[in-house]
Amino acid sequence: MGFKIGLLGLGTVGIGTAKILLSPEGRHPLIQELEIHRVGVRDISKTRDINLPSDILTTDLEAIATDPQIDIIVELIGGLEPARSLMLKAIAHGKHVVTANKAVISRYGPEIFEAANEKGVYVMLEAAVGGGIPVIQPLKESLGVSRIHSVIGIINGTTNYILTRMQKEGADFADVLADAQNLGYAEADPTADVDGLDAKDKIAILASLAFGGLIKLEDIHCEGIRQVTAADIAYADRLDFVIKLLAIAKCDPNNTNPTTDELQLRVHPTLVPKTHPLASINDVYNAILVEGEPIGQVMFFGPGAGSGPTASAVVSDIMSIAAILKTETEPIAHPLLSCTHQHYCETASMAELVTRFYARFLTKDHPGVIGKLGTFFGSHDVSLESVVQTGVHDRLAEIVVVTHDVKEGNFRQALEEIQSLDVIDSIPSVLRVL
Ligand SMILES: NC(=O)C1=CN([C@@H]2O[C@H](COP(=O)(O)OP(=O)(O)OC[C@H]3O[C@@H](n4cnc5c(N)ncnc54)[C@H](OP(=O)(O)O)[C@@H]3O)[C@@H](O)[C@H]2O)C=CC1
Ligand SMILES: N[C@@H](CC=O)C(=O)O
Ligand code: NA
Repeated sequence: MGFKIGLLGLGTVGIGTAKILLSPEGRHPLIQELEIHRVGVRDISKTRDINLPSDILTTDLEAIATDPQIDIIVELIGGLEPARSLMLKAIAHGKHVVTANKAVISRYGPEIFEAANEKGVYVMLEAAVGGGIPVIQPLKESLGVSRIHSVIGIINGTTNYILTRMQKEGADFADVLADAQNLGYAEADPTADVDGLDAKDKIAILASLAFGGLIKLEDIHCEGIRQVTAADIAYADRLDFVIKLLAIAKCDPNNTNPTTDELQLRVHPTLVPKTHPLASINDVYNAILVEGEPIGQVMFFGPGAGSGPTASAVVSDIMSIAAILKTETEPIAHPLLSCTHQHYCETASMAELVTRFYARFLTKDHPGVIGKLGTFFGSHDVSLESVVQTGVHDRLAEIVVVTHDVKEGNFRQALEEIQSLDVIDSIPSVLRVL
């Protein structure tokens, strides 16, 4: 018995998926039982890097989502609508859904999973986070044994590619972004990548799985990489750090029930010590470091975007569903594959966060400026780990400060007072340090 696939979207990931399905040799034997039944696109006349019989292509995506012959709908069109409605329609017609769409799942996950649970079908999303890296399934299965304390990831390939090339070549942000788009890494609208929104969607999904509750996107603090300059990358390098866009979900490891405690949820460019395992993750690669009890640290590493790797995750989900369809006669929710979270996780305010900071100041070149910075920081309980004055440019001194662990609220108050001092010209960058 074969399984019929309705593919929605034949772009970067859709083409990669179709290519795997069309060449099953040497892969898992189940793949031979998967058949592309129909493919939905926006423009049938487009030239594509794949040969499919032209009569299976259509622009009527709803007809695919409701086609009684189709077992599994694979949503690879991206964006919120019509992707969400098509998934819901497919579920209502008793079809399983595989998607790479983190934007829809992070916003409408509760609605979609509730509908799927009611209908006894699966919604699988391995490709939505970490591209080809198996991380969703391990979090649902093997890591479910551990109490997870933190998930820290480099989970946007485009920004990691940009930051790596800025670091290695001193390259210009705009040129590197154009390359990432040409390579098929970036979203249709790359602001989602650059402003951290794609990573925010993904950490919402990872946190929900790791901490066993629903996550509201608005609870996640998010900063992108637009404000990261070549100067900061160079200073970080001198101080033995690299700058990475990190997505972080953490609970207090002393609490044994992370589902009811406050979580830290944040995405921001971060100075990462060069000795940290995440510091060496470069280019389009992603990595997710998971820490828990009793597992300790586990790191998942691999290609976080791109046609083939992402398609590999899509097909692995199709295979998991096909395996269940082959062995189960009744549609019952497999407890390790379905999602049944009910409550929303609580999040801690950023003011309460305890972290180290890096800040770069442009000041008048007067004696005693460093002393003044020390005094204002000190009066807010902010102690300094290092202070470097690197020289004078345009009659302004550049001073870089790294703090010890401090409360973010205290640090921000000190900065506000420092900013109003006569000797301060500007504070061009403030970044957190891992
Ligand atoms: N690219 C990557 O590396 C990764 C992407 N993803 C996710 O995978 C999904 C797909 O991304 P990607 O392949 O890059 O996207 P593309 O833009 O390359 O492809 C989108 C495809 O969907 C079709 N499409 C879009 N909107 C419609 C519509 N309204 N009606 C009919 N067809 C439509 C397009 O048709 P046409 O070709 O005719 O224009 C195209 O074939 C997204 O959710 C993305 O976030 C996840 C991980 C990595
Ligand atoms: N635009 C995303 C694609 C994968 O999710 C990225 O750059 O990581
Ligand atoms: Na993945």
